[in-house]
Amino acid sequence: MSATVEFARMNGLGNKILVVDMRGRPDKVTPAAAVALNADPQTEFDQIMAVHDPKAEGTDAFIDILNSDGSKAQACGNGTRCVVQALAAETGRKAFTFQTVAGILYAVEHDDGTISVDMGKPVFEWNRIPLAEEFHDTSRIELQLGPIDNPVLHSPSAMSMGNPHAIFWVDKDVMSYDLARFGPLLENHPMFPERANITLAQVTSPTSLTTRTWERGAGLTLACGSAACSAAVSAARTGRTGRKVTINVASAKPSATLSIEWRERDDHVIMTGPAEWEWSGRLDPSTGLWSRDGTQEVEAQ
Ligand SMILES: N[C@@H](CCC[C@H](N)C(=O)O)C(=O)O
Repeated sequence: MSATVEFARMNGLGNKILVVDMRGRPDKVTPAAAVALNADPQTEFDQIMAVHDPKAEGTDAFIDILNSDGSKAQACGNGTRCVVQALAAETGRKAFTFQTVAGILYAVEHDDGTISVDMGKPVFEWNRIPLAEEFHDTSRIELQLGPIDNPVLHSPSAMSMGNPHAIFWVDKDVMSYDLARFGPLLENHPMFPERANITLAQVTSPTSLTTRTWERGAGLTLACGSAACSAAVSAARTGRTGRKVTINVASAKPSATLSIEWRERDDHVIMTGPAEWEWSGRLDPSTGLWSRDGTQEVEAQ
């Protein structure tokens, strides 16, 4: 078995993704390799999407998702679109079925190059998000940041989109908040026993939202697909918007949008947006040593 595998450096709205081809081999991308790859400015990433041979009948691949701190994630919307684009380019196919630890995902590449992923059903039960405290209604939980009589942020909507999310509703520009400072406090708040992805969301019309996310295990990112889905669902659930919205991901460069529909007929959340290939190379999934296609050198870490 070769020590190295192919990988592609890609992005979904600026969310930095490494798609690693682990098909045909039993090993995994190790947390140590993830941390080493993220330490190098050329390969730093938000998520690794490790594409493995399928484990379940009727699926095309099993996807293992790692955050840049080496921890595992159960869902990654932007990364899933990147995997679709990579496999569509390789096979000429348009539709794929993937398995992750959170379940089965269906995805399709459209003729205009955008990709839709069926992210499954949202989960609202407090112990399945999970939260540390029982809440009958998780659309507005008791949690606040700042002075008790004048909190900076309060009463987020909590849910799971396969992974845990807290959505804080704000009236001001989401970029005006110091998310880099309080993101870590909220991600690791005792309310979230498995930590959480923290999103600021501003409703800009009955059909649009602007979001900015501090990701569990990855920090401030330019975009987060599962957070966009969670913001859309939470906005509809709390009567702020309808079930079909455009998400303007404030920090994405250039500013770009995702379309999210929380389908009435089956409760599934459908996310549609772009994916972009940047460059390809090879890496060692146990150490993170890597080389870029067209060069012979293995980069030192
Ligand atoms: N960027 C992703 C979400 C990544 C997973 C997250 N950090 C977690 O640990 O749950 C997306 O596009 O959904």
